[in-house]
Amino acid sequence: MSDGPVSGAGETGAGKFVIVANRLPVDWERTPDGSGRWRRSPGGLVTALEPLLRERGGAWVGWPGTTDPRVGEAPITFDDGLTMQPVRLTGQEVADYYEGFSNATLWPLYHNLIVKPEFYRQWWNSYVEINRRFAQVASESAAPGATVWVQDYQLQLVPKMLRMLRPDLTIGFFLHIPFPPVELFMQLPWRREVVEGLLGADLIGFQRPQAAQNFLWLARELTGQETSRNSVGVRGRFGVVRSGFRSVRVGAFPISIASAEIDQQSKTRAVRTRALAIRDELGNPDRILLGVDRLDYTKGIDVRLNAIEELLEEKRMDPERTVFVQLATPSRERVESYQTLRAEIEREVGKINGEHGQVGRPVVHYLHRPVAREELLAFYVAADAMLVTPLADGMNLVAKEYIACRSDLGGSLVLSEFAGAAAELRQAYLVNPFHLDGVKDSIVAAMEQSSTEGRRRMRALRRQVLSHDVGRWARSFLEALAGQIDETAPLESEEEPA
Ligand SMILES: O=P(O)(O)OC[C@H]1O[C@H](O[C@H]2O[C@H](CO)[C@@H](O)[C@H](O)[C@H]2O)[C@H](O)[C@@H](O)[C@@H]1O
Ligand SMILES: Nc1ccn([C@@H]2O[C@H](COP(=O)(O)OP(=O)(O)O)[C@@H](O)[C@H]2O)c(=O)n1
Repeated sequence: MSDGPVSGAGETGAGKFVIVANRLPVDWERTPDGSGRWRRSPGGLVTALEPLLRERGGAWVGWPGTTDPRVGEAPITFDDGLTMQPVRLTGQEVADYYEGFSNATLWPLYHNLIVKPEFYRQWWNSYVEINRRFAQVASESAAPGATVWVQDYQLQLVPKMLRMLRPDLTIGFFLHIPFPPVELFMQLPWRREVVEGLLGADLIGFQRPQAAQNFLWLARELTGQETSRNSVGVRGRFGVVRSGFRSVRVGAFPISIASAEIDQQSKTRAVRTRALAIRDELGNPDRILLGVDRLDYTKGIDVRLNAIEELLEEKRMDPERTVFVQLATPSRERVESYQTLRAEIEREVGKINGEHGQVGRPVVHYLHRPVAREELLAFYVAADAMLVTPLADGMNLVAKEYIACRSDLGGSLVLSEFAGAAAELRQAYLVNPFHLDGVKDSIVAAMEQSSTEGRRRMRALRRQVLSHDVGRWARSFLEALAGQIDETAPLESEEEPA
């Protein structure tokens, strides 16, 4: 537990606005003298929330992503005044709470059982314990009457635990991943505890309205509370659950990226020059196809590899003129299903190159490592078609980043209907990743589109992405949380009889 000030309203930390997330947006960087220091890791969420955190004198509570014993519990303060409050986890806790319950139980359960979720009491107990620790640290970091915004599936019990510690707080919760259909969620042995945990919040946000609907049904069935039954809208028409004397609102707030910033960065000389160099290094092919993902079984990397393999076999794709680059960031590498996936992907890459590549000219270029931000943007600028084919995905920011980088109106986006982003990016080539022939046809269409058609689509996509950035996402959630948007549906019993 933290050595910080004792909890209890009035004696607590100074933050009027506190973010609580599994990870702190920092990386531990080794320094030449053998010690280390913190470096801020860039990312849409931190970009959007930084100004608010500074303005309101806030803190970010999270796990620093390392079990290095030299990393203590003291707050990390950056020059610009941003404070990060680390929550320490031991190796065993990482195994049980993060790799176990979060990423081998909840992650597959919430992503439609692409792999089988595993249910272990020990993992659940650890999840409860770590959620309690996060709630405790958050309560110590929040000023009286503060707003606390809890992020994502790793911390679903925190809203209730925090409310019990600090009834004076306004608490929001946002789920970044899909919320499953009710018949899948009902498999969870601890389903009621999770729903009750979330109901500790004043506002629960999801990426899509359907997820909010699923939650309302579950709240009704599992806790017996009254709920609204009207359909939930986007950034409005909220649902409501009566939880004791409180009303909990439920809404859809699709997340986005720092669009203008990425647009600007992608126009710099450095990025443009690097994009040309990438094309050159790839042998100046006619078509560069690109995939960018964490190496995760939800992302459908296998789908696009299978599609490319069949297109090559059917001679609908010319291996002399086309390359596919897959940038795959290592992710959750100690979880077995991720190890299995990696072996499968790497076998498939080898098979395609073995059968269709030439010496010095592979068809698939596969990198399994993190890629620097500027380099990533250069890949987006260079790619003629971006392949985003998840089987299930809360949003998929990669699709939006690609669009933000295409101020030249070039390029094309093949996008799975099962990414949250598909609800907004209607001018992409939308595909069902379970229908391989459809994916293949769309890849061909995206590669062969006329420049007029491509420009028409990209212009519309950019209008959407540039006008709906992550700042707007954060503002719309926080305004709703503060009660500034009051569009709550009536409870069932309050509705006019038909
Ligand atoms: O922290 P990790 O275990 O390394 O995982 C990285 C993050 O993955 C998930 O991202 C989700 O959030 C994105 C932004 O809302 C969304 O676009 C995407 O579809 C989701 O998969 C996860 O939800 C985060 O908590 C992880 O930090
Ligand atoms: N090789 C890679 C792959 C992804 N990323 C970033 O990781 C983020 C992935 O977000 P996402 O919403 O598409 O998917 P998740 O990984 O959050 O599930 C994007 O901001 C990418 O730019 C990266 O920096 N390097």
